[in-house]
Amino acid sequence: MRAVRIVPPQGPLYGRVTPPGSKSITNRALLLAALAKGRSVLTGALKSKDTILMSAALRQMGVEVNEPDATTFEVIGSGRLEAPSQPLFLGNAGTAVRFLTAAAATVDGAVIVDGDEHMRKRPIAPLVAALRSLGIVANAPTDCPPVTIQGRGSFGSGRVEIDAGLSSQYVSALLMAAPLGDGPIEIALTGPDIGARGYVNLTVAAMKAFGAEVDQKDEATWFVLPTGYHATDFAIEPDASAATYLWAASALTGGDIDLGVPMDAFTQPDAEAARYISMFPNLPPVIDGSQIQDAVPTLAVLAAFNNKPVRFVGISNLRVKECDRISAVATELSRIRPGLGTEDGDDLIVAADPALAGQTLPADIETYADHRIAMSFALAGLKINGITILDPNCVGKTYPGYWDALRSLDVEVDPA
Ligand SMILES: O=C(O)C1=C[C@@H](OP(=O)(O)O)[C@@H](O)[C@H](O)C1
Ligand SMILES: C=C(OP(=O)(O)O)C(=O)O
Repeated sequence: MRAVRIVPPQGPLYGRVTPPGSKSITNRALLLAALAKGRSVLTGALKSKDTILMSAALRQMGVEVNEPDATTFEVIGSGRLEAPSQPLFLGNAGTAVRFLTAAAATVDGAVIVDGDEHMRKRPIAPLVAALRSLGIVANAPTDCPPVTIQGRGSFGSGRVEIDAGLSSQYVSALLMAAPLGDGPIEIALTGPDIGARGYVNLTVAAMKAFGAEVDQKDEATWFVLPTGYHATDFAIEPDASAATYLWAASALTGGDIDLGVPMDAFTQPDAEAARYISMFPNLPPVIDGSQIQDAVPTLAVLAAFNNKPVRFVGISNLRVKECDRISAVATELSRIRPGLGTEDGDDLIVAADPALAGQTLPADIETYADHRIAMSFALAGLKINGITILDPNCVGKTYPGYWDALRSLDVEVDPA
């Protein structure tokens, strides 16, 4: 698809749009089902670039993954992954790369985990160091993918320390591989930070659903028994990060989009962003984005129309997502109106301007191949005339139906 231009709707947006299945939960469930022995049926699943790459990688490792319909995966595992004959190519899917890097250690043989040019800039050294401390041979010469792991058929045992300051996905990756150890494994955080802790809770919940025994001993330590996984049928909830665009579209237009799921039904961390969105146009002067990281671009675009400026703090991790999101959001906001977004160290400051609404301010928004930049800046197009999103196809990473969802709400999304 060529660039798209968003035409601001005349009035509030109403209608029903259910977001697709959660990316985070789908990629966890795919891996856990693949590591289990037997048949698991995953319903409500996301079918998007990130989950298709994950399922393709699992097929490369001998797992049978069938797709009976648009939202279901049937996974038949043997309790083990096999060594793939080719490198695993995982695009820019952080979950798939990190989760499979640890899971590769349970394979009997060599695995190369690789991604696209963006993924090749996303750090993985702390996870590689943790694997090595378990005695696993693993190398990432650039500290980013590609990673070569010499699997030895078991995840090992004992204590493993992990610095999760850059990504909570490192902890989730170690946790999910740990039941395939040959003894109990203790996973301990070094350093104070872990990014969005809610994702680790999501991991533990999914592991338990597949029969793992995991105990969180304290804020920084998890203990996992070598139980392996049981196949199970597993229902995946809609994606909370995707929901933020719809909640924000309701708030910005004064409408009421029915997501078919109550806000408090989500277990994913980004659902917490709903609390802020409901405060619009009186967002607080400081928002700590550390626990709602993927919702920060949504909230930042919303903040552009707020009554008062907003400073986003706790978001340094956003520099190592699909792109440097602090810089991308500041740059693209300022393309709409100079000075609308600025960086202050690792904080993002949005200089709110409610008078932006209704103006014509032509801006061709660069997406940096980042789905969240495309989806959040489309929201600006609901209020400002002249917003064009270049590279609209990048939404396919997690929400291929995004443009159609907006159209279903009677938003004009036209070829630019
Ligand atoms: O575990 C997960 O499913 C995710 C964790 C977060 O990443 P980090 O842990 O790298 O912050 C989040 O940004 C990503 O979209 C999904
Ligand atoms: C950061 C994201 O994805 P991942 O880390 O899974 O690539 C995201 O979806 O916003």
